Amino acid sequence: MTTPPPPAIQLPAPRLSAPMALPESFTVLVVDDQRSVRAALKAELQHAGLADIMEAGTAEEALAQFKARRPDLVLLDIKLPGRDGYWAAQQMREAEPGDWTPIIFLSGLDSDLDLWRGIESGGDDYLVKPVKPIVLVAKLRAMRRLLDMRRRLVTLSADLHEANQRLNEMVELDGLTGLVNRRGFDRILHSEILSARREGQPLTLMLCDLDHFKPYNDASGHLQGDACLREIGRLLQGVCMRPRDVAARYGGEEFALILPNTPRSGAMTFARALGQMLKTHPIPHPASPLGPHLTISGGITTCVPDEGANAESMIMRADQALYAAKSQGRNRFFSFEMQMDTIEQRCA
Ligand SMILES: Nc1nc2c(ncn2[C@@H]2O[C@H](COP(=O)(O)OP(=O)(O)OP(=O)(O)O)[C@@H](O)[C@H]2O)c(=O)[nH]1
Repeated sequence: MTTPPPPAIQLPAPRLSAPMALPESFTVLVVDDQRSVRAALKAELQHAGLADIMEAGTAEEALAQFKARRPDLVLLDIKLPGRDGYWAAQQMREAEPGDWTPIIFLSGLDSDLDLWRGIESGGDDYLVKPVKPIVLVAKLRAMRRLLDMRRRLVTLSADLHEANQRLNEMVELDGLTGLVNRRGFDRILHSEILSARREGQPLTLMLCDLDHFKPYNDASGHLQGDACLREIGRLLQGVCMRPRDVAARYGGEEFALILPNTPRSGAMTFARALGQMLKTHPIPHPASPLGPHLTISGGITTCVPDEGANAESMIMRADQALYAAKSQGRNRFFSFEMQMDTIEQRCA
């Protein structure tokens, strides 16, 4: 003769006063193979103010409902036909990585080992049937409080993450031109060298320097000099067509372009485009010995980075090419690798 399962709720059930009520929007999944037990639990939960109560009679059904509707809390029996409650709790935990739904076991099994297994399988509390309604609702309220606290923490940490990202972006932007600053340039160049090495793709670095900018400042004033730097920043940003191309303000009147997947020929095309850009958007230079408009000199280096390549070596090569462009008359781009092949972009 099998013993009948204990009732879910201890009778007579003391009714709860209003302050113990749970919010209507709180959804509970009740899992028990006995329809009468589910009905008794449902009645108590409804009396405590809950409107949305889901039910399941097997572990599989419980898991399917859990995945489909994600209740706020699960009341879970252990002895179920087929898979048991321990299995259901484990599966529910696996179904919500990084998230947490309180699971309370509600079982007729009352040994310490059963409780231990319940907690080990992912349960948060363990109540032995028959349970007093007041205890059941108090436990639900405690879990609800924890759940609210956790949700607030999750929201707070998402807000913090977003604020941090914004801060990081701001820290890497140049205040005058809005381009990436030196700090951002260093980080991006380092990461693009690693990508280019991994992908076996050519990476081009271009250092650009405005010609005779000191006389420009002296003749037009520092504020006009700032406006000129902003305009150059805007034009450089404009020639960076591909999403991974980066224009940065490297320092004072020096700019840098990081051009991933760009071979030497592409780098030269880019240099020509820069020269063209300054012809179609000429910036008057009142004191340049080279002509009536502002000109730029540039040093280019292109390589498929090997193990020995790093940011310093690339900057050094681009800088060396820039120095050569400057010393051989300015208003031109030199490629370090092409051994002083020049692209002249003289103003007519
Ligand atoms: N307006 C303004 N000027 C700046 C800024 N940063 C650097 N400069 C100026 O840029 C000028 C750079 O001068 P130099 O390094 O002598 O070079 P240059 O006159 O351009 O001559 P070359 O580079 O040899 O062609 C200096 O006068 C700096 O004051 C800035 O943020 N705003």
